[in-house]
Amino acid sequence: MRLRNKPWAEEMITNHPEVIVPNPEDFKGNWQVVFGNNNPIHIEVGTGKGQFVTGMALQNPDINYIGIELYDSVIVCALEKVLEAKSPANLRLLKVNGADLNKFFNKNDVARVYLNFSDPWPKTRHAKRRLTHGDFLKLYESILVDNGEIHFKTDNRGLFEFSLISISEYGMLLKYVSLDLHANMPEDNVMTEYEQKFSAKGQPIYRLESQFITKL
Ligand SMILES: C[S@@+](CC[C@H](N)C(=O)[O-])C[C@H]1O[C@@H](n2cnc3c(N)ncnc32)[C@H](O)[C@@H]1O
Repeated sequence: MRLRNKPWAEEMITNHPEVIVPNPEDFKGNWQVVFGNNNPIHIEVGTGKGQFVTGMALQNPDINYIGIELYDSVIVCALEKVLEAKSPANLRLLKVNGADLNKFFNKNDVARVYLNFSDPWPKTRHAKRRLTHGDFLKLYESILVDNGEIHFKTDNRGLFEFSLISISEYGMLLKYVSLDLHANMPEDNVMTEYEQKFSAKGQPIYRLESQFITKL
């Protein structure tokens, strides 16, 4: 993601607390207060410019979505998208680091984690930064419901191979794997910005769904 300095971003973020939750730690274990219902919560870590999470919220009004993005200059683009979509009631954004998820969510707060076109961190010494590294899987498990799921899409073959091994070593169940999602596009697939860009270049899109297995 190319980052442009946007000095106005911080002000725009603070001006929209109805979309970008200002103190997310206040709602740990209590997100139903934010959404006004008990519907399941699906989060996307590394939301980028927000096309996926906004599209999903419009497509599935009975699910609550939270898009999580680290950078001001990127999350403002997601904010603009959410405002264009007339701020769906089932959608919020958090400007936080995905590595801190357990500051904002308790066990059982989240039903599904989406990871879309996560930064690949190709150098071996940076493997721990990959959002499908075992340390991150442990973090997701600590906020997910029992048998919660991770859905992952990427154009990066190396990251996909790493993720398959990481998920398998963690003892998760693989429920779905595609090495070319667009060859047989599911009707309900919502494209991300990166997915549009890479598929337009003819690159295959890899996708998997995996599930934590309750340890007895
Ligand atoms: C390659 S972009 C993909 C964006 C979007 N998901 C898509 O598919 O178009 C990865 C995004 O993840 C964000 N990101 C990376 N690490 C993150 C972290 N630890 N917490 C939150 N966001 C993160 C980056 O800032 C960037 O916007």
